[in-house]
Amino acid sequence: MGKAVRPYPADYGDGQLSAAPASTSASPARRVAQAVDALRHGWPIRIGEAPVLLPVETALAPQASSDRALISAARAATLKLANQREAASGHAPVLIRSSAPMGLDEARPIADPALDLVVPLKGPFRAETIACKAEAEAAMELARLAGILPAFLFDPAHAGEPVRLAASDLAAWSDQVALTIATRARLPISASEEAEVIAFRKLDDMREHVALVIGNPDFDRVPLVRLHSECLTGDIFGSLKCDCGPQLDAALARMAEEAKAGGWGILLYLRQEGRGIGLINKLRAYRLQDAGFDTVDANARLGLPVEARDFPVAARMLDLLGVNAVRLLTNNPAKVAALEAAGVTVAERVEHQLPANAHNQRYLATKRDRAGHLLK
Ligand SMILES: Nc1nc2c(ncn2[C@@H]2O[C@H](COP(=O)(O)OP(=O)(O)OP(=O)(O)O)[C@@H](O)[C@H]2O)c(=O)[nH]1
Ligand SMILES: [Zn+2]
Repeated sequence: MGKAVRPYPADYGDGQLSAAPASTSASPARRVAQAVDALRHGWPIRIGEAPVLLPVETALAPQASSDRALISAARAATLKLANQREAASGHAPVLIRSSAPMGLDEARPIADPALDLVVPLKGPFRAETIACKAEAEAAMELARLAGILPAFLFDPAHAGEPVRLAASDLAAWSDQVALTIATRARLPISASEEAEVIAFRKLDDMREHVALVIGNPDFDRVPLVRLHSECLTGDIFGSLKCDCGPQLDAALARMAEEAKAGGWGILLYLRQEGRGIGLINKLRAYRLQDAGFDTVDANARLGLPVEARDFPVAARMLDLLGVNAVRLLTNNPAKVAALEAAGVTVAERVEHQLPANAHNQRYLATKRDRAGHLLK
């Protein structure tokens, strides 16, 4: 299996951002890590030479105000802003201008659909052309990575000192080459006593992905593999709203059977809750589902992608485990395609459908009808 290699050069942290003050010089990946951290804390960011952006959900800046906000096309559409047809998707950025300066308290109902009923009247606003499109798109992606609502006060007064980065830094941060095996240990589990847990780490990303290897690795046999995306509600609490918990248990049970028959299995536990929008935004989506939206529309209405998972990270984990071909347990053809695009041979798709219940029937039907999952 792959060995851990330190991916960073000795001068890690010394990369230059043109025109940035010396105190903010850092490698691109480190700048993204700092920006995600800033948004989570409610601090402003500045991407390239674009104006400062203050995250509406988390900022604690009572004096901050601006007459402009950067929001998602989906939120702009709910504000009845006309020329949003040009926006390719609900999470594309839209710059809106109000007739009067807004503080954070006024901006929050614009950002959060949960406040739509409490504060029905907002505006008037008009949409403006965004001069810094790449930077605005990077800001929406950073908000998703930080797990916050994608909305910013644009160029606000009294925002404080921003964390600086470049839009192009995101590509370096997403590069999975920097992922390494941090440690591994034997872990007997109820499904199989022959299990080993392997933890992965990337310095600029706090999410620690994990692999469970069940049975004895035999590199002459293609392992049964499951890419399981974190679902706190389903995995831990036994939520009936999705099929994650039963799928996790069934995957481990099938791998244990394989192991008994001389084969082996690998479960990748990927820390991409809510298909990559984070726990809090997933729970916001659940609130919208209670109001009648399905799983696809609820994400879209929040201005977040319906699917934002990082499958190259799974390919990199398999690579570090010395595996380049898998028998993949999934009903999701997009997962097969994403893994193959990342260089892994999917020798077989093994169906992984579990019985529905009264609470997840609609969710599963939506996955089948709108997300192309192969479900009966
Ligand atoms: N945003 C959002 N995420 C959800 C919802 N329900 C489950 N999830 C997340 O979806 C992920 C599981 O993905 P699914 O789409 O159910 O299944 P899949 O892994 O793509 O497909 P299979 O391999 O066939 O199971 C987990 O990260 C869950 O947290 C929801 O209603 N909204
Ligand atoms: Zn789930």
